Amino acid sequence: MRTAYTSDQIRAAERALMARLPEGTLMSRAASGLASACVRALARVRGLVYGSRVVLLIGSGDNGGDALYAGARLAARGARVDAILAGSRAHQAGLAALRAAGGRAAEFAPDAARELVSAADLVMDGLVGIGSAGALREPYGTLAGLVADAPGLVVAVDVPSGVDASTGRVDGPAVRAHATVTFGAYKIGLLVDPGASFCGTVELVDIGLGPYLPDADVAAPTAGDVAGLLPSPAAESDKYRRGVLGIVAGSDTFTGAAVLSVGGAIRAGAGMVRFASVEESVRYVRARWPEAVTTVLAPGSTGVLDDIGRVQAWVVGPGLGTGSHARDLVAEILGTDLPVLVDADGLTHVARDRSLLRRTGPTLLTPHAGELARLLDVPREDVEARRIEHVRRAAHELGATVLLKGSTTLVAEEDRPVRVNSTGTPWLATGGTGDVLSGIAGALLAGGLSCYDAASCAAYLHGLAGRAAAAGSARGARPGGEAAIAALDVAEALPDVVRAL
Ligand SMILES: NC(=O)C1=CN([C@@H]2O[C@H](COP(=O)(O)OP(=O)(O)OC[C@H]3O[C@@H](n4cnc5c(N)ncnc54)[C@H](OP(=O)(O)O)[C@@H]3O)[C@@H](O)[C@H]2O)[C@@H](O)CC1
Ligand SMILES: Nc1ncnc2c1ncn2[C@@H]1O[C@H](COP(=O)(O)OP(=O)(O)O)[C@@H](O)[C@H]1O
Ligand SMILES: [K+]
Repeated sequence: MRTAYTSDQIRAAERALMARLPEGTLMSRAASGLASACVRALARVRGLVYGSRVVLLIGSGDNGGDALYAGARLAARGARVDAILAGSRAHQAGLAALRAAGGRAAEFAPDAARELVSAADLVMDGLVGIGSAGALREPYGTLAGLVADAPGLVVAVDVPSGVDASTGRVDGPAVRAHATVTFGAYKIGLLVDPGASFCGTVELVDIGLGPYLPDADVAAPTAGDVAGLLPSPAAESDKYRRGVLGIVAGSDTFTGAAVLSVGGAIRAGAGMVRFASVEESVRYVRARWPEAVTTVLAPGSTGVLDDIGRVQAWVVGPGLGTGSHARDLVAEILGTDLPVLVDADGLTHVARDRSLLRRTGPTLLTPHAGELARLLDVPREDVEARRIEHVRRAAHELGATVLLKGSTTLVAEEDRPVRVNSTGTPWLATGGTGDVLSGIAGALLAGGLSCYDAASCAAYLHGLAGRAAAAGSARGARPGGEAAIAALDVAEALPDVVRAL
């Protein structure tokens, strides 16, 4: 599990560690790790450090200090290093170290800064780190703008300036980095969008903070975590013991969502899928997934539970419609004490009548930002700007496990760390991939995982399967070697992804 922390939590840990170490030790560890990362990056793009042009953007705090010391190390290896001093002051010892190593420094001036940045092989962003508050002030905002057009590599020091380290919120201009070298521990804002999308690859430099960190409020499962949680059949398994998933989805108008949800469940390893819907949807599901056992519901009828047979968990909602028949079906399923995943139209019914969620069994809700906004009755933009806050609030207010879909997917449950998933790819932004996700998570629920684990594992596998489908291989693609996918491709890619875990 990769754990992540707020700025305050990091600061408290740093204070405790610093009290035991000679002054300057932590900054020296940070700068050394930062310089090594820059050396590796320059070696990759230029072949050598000697003679490369490095520009340091320096703010008034210790974030600038890290960059100045790292710049001094690069200057000592023959790089041509220029620091742009953008703050009201600069870290004096760091500045002296840079000058002593042959680097240069000058106050910010717009034309000179533009010229330096446009000629740099590498730009180091040491404007602000965890000490940042609010939107970037000038001239930092202008510098972030110049960096957007920089032809060279952009390496953010600790956090891309403009990204709120504790939440991932971005209010105004921010530095868009190819790589972020972060110290001591991951900050939450590096894992959660929109902040995460500004980081590029994130490299963690160990400065010895580990023993001083508190329990994390945010964590990102790794491949090993997911592999350890996934149910796998044993010698004495049969289809019932592996977990039977009931899916109530689709309508006369929306038949595709049902096919996709059932596909996700079958490819994710449900022992059996029992599918109930109106005739039109059943016809499409039967044609595409003969493995599913289907039940036709007469228009307007409920009583699914009497007809369909025993299941260990339910998925209800994809393509179900928003009319009264659909509402009755959602109510009937939520009336059981089994684990229930509610998605798509099912969420509309729950948003209209929250009392549906007063139940004894566990509930997993899987909204995207718009659906969560309706569940909480807040503007969608608020959810998108402060995703962690809203997903936590939803879990608390609705008494359910909540999986918030998006470019990073979050899973929240009361009194547990929010789980973050970033395995996905923008290629997943295509109609129907969410329906596949509902089937995957449903299969894992039926297989015995808790809502929290089923949701986190499903998001992880779904993201990887999206990548594999876009790349045409579970081993990934060469840069630029990806292509558009259809939602069902994601389901089809699942077995390869699980094999490669
Ligand atoms: N502590 C440790 O052990 C270690 C810490 N380390 C490093 O220290 C970093 C934290 O350093 P920090 O505390 O000095 O804060 P930091 O982020 O550099 O800047 C804060 C200053 O910026 C300003 N400012 C604030 N908001 C602004 C805005 N919106 N727009 C513009 N300016 C703004 C404001 O100053 P002002 O200009 O207002 O006087 C404020 O004082 C951390 O990220 C890591 O890199 C490592 O060396 C490892 C060991
Ligand atoms: N930019 C993106 N990067 C990664 N994953 C994404 C991105 N956009 C969407 N996704 C994923 O694709 C899926 C879309 O689901 P959803 O919005 O419910 O679509 P639909 O209703 O069409 O099925 C979610 O799992 C979401 O996390
Ligand atoms: K920074």
